[in-house]
Amino acid sequence: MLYLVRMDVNIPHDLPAEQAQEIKAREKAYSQDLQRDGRWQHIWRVAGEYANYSVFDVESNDELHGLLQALPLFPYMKISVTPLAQHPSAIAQN
Ligand SMILES: O=C(O)C[C@H]1C=CC(=O)O1
Repeated sequence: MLYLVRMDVNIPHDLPAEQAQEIKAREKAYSQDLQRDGRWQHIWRVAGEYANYSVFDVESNDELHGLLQALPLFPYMKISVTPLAQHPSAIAQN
């Protein structure tokens, strides 16, 4: 199942810079592991915003929720999820 996910990141200004860097490093490693195993298929920066659009390919709502909840930046994110279905005019099937 495919999901379009938007993540808006809002790290509090009073979080020590060193701690923020450590969380971002863990986030990057976690994200890249999921990209390598194919479940995090795309990640795009929203131009001009500390936000991304991502596409996940997972088995269920519960699997997606588990992956998102485990993001190191999860406590500092607003996340919106859009389930994707096949478009009848698409020439490529996913
Ligand atoms: O920078 C972001 O958009 C937030 C987050 C999502 C993956 C990652 O490495 O960082």
